[in-house]
Amino acid sequence: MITARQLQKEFKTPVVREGRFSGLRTLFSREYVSKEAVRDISFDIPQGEFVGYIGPNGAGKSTTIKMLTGILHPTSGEVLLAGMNPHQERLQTVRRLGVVFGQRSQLWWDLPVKDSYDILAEMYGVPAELKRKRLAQFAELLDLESFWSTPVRKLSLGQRMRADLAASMLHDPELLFLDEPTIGLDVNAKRNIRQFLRTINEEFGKTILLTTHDMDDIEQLCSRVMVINHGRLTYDGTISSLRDTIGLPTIIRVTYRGEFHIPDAIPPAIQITGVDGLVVTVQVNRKEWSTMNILKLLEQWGEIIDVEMQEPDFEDIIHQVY
Ligand SMILES: Nc1ncnc2c1ncn2[C@@H]1O[C@H](COP(=O)(O)OP(=O)(O)OP(=O)(O)O)[C@@H](O)[C@H]1O
Repeated sequence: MITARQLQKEFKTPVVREGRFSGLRTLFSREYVSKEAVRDISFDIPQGEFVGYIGPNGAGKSTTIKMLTGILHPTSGEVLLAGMNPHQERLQTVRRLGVVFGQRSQLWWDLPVKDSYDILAEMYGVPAELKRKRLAQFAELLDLESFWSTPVRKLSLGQRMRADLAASMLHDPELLFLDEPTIGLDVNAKRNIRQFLRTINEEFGKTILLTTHDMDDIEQLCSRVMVINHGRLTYDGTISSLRDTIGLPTIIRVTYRGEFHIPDAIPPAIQITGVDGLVVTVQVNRKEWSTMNILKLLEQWGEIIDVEMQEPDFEDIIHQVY
């Protein structure tokens, strides 16, 4: 559904001159510095997949999304959306994709929310009956009714995001590009937006590419995650195999019924980090030891009555990749 082949983007910016008339001299400068924002990125996203696209600030996420959606021309490489080139077949592709930029609204600032939907429906040629049906559905899923007639500039951030999401879906696109749709939202608003995204992915079969700095968004929504750093794709796979690849330790806490005995020689992959009464805490790298084998070993030390496992936090894992 989304194909990127050896995608590159190089930005050229004039060298900034110092001293007197620096602005004018910069304007007429012929010297440029180039910045490779995206380097040799390739991937395929099949229909119905929910993919997280993450990376530190300035990694190249927005530049990639802008190239995928046809806003920016790649320096080289190829993009295909549903088999079409978004730059050459502009009109056909925009009908099949929806875009939400969390930092910018696509709605008309001074108009009531419902008027923006009327304009968008006209632009995309959505018949009145379909528009009514879809808006009724979104109004229910995103609770739009309470601010239906409010001018966009007066909406809270959470309301604005809900209104923008509905706008991006009004022409029923198969593909959705979301750039930080939960930025600045409170816990409740984030939950609502995530629920909506889950519904449109699972029930409506929409393919979604999501960019976010919120790792909870990724963990709760995405089946696959792509990591970009310094313009290059450094990881592409499932969250669980990312956990395995990084191999941060899992913490296991066992409670023994009574007396237990820790032998002098224990495998180096297992570290005892605490003994508190009958509770023993160990840290283990599950890349090297399976949970079953660890538990078998701990059982040899005494009779276990309780086991608690704490997986490494996803934020910590991502921190390692960045
Ligand atoms: N129009 C532009 N002209 C020159 N350089 C640019 C332009 N747009 C982006 N860049 C540079 O390209 C690099 C990637 O920027 P991009 O906005 O894609 O990063 P990002 O991963 O989306 O970052 P963030 O998480 O901070 O939004 C950065 O170094 C940025 O300064």
